[in-house]
Amino acid sequence: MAGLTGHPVLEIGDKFEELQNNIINNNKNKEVIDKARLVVKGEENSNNNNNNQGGERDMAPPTSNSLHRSGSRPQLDLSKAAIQGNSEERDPTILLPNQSDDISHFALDIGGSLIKLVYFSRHEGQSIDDKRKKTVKEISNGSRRSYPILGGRLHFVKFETSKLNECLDFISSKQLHNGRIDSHYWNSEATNKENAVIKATGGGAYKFADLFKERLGVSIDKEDEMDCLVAGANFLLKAIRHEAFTHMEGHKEFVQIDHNDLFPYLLVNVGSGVSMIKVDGDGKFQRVSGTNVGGGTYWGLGRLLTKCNSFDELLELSQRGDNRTIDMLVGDIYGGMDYSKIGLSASTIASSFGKAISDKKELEDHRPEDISLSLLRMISYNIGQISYLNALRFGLKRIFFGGFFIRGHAYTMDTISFAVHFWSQGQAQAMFLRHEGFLGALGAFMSYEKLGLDDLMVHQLVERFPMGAPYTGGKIHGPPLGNLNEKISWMEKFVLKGTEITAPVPMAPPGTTGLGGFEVPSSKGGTLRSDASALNVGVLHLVPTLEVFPLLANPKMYEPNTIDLSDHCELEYWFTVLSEHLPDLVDKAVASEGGTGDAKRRGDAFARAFSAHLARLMEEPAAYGKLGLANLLELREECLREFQFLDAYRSIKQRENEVSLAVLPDLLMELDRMDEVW
Ligand SMILES: Nc1ncnc2c1ncn2[C@@H]1O[C@H](COP(=O)(O)OP(=O)(O)O)[C@@H](O)[C@H]1O
Ligand SMILES: CC(C)(COP(=O)(O)O)[C@@H](O)C(=O)NCCC(=O)O
Repeated sequence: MAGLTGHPVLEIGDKFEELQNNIINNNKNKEVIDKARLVVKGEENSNNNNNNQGGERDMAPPTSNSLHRSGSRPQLDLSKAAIQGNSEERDPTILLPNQSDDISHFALDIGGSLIKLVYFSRHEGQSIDDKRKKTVKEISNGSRRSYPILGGRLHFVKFETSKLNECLDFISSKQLHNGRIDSHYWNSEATNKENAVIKATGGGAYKFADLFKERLGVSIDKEDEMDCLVAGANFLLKAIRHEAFTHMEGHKEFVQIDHNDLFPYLLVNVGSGVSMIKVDGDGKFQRVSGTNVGGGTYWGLGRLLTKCNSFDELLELSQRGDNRTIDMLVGDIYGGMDYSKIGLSASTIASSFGKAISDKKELEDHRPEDISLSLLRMISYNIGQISYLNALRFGLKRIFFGGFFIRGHAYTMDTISFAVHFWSQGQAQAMFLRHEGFLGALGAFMSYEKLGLDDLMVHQLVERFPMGAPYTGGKIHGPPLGNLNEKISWMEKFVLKGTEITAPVPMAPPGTTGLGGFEVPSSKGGTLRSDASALNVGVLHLVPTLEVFPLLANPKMYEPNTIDLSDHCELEYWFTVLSEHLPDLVDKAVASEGGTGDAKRRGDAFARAFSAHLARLMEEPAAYGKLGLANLLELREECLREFQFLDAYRSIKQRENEVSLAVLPDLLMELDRMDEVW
């Protein structure tokens, strides 16, 4: 933290009001605070020029909104980032000494079906006072300067486009458009929204621009959808460890991407419609194809044919479907025989929905389950096949699939993978992205000029799952669970609901019969995890200071998890250990907080939250990405922190320290008495 200590300082917390008064009452003083950018200038009345030298850094007029404004773009400056205070501390504060902007970004991708929102927040649980205290002070060229401390999180949320109002309410409730998360304590009277500009992509950025202005008073800065998709995909593939995975015959395997060997690849975004983009580098791409048979087709046609009320209901129906009742198979045409000469087994689908004609049945004679499955397979297979043909056109071996049609759904991914594998004869590979639907929104988010996010390395982003993640029906949007008490009551409420907590996920592998023939997908429970909780993405914590051990031979490929829980025996073993140890840990955590009634209540809530995570991961070990023992232990710590247990072992440490201190004098005397022997 060079240059951060030992200088006279200007305490923003203490001096803020004083400075403000100076501005209002004594403009001669030339102290100008750019509230939005939190830069203190012209201190000590020494310099009145405007050239960004000496004591004057920036003469932007005071403004009360920290969102992106024309001419004053916020930036996340990660240079010289360091841990504040004791680096031994768990979850230490990150200082961004060169960061002078107060950041509160959010960006939107407003698509034909869904709105995707990505927003940045500072670390929770810091009180306003804490934040004021935690400023970094520096003297440079004789001027004193204070910086706010950043370190924060990226959150991912989605809404149906038809329910745009929910999205607007969410933005309002979190005051994202006022930059409240980060700047309300500086700008409590923030009112000037006139120039506030937010980044958005997707067709809705055009279609709903007026509505945003009307409802939130913000203008939309429109970013190109393809640019954003590519920027989002490149960022994820480079910065997130184990973002991509393959999914074949029910088996999910995470892929570690070599940054030096990422390009070229084919990006297929399966949203309402489908775009296929050949990506050659950062900002270097070409949209080479597309198809209008995409996610919107499945949901739209499926709704008409089955009368389903939601996308999830339709997907859930497919779990119980049997497409052989409606699809015409090769065997139906060839009297039960394979057509082996051209490589088709009897169970290969010769014609999707073909039997709907030959059987001369009416719509009501078909089971909605079978219709849904047949439709899902038809569309997924078609997308896989067209994608491969485009990969072939350009000699691409890797195809990454994004977009919310995928929905982390095993059967959809297996079908796409099968099509790619089958038609390429194993030469091309289909891969999926955990943040599947958020590519565009992330790209828009990163288009705020130079956030510095693209410079982050794999190990500098840590993904964490909040306590609500394992719960079916747990709302991840809506009014935020602001305080601890709300969190605890929320836990208690869900415990009352009992069985709903661990609703099964549709991850059972579909049976395949080789050459293109799919049997009925077997499903463990028939319930699809609710859309709200099934995002399968956590909150990304930006920890820009994390550095890997410098002596590692290949830091980029370093895998800190030495115990891989994709091995089922390891998984069972560690789950048993952690579950059995839980009551003891709760006792210790409660004792560490004085054993009060409040601590007990928090302890119960922690135990419930962590048990729910364990249950969720037992059902689907890869639900939160690649799982190693270190992740599981970190998850447990995160749960403890969520219920404000900062160190469960505190009382033990205290006891041991006291005992050690009691014997220390004797020990020292004993040492003193000893003869020096060299
Ligand atoms: N809750 C949902 N409501 C509607 N569609 C959904 C939902 N979840 C997944 N989908 C699927 O995702 C598709 C939209 O994907 P997305 O990537 O968001 O595209 P778009 O940008 O066109 O909205 C829908 O057409 C549908 O197939
Ligand atoms: C027009 C779109 C880019 C809009 O994106 P979306 O909202 O579907 O994600 C997309 O629907 C698309 O690429 N449709 C396919 C059009 C075609 O190439 O035939």
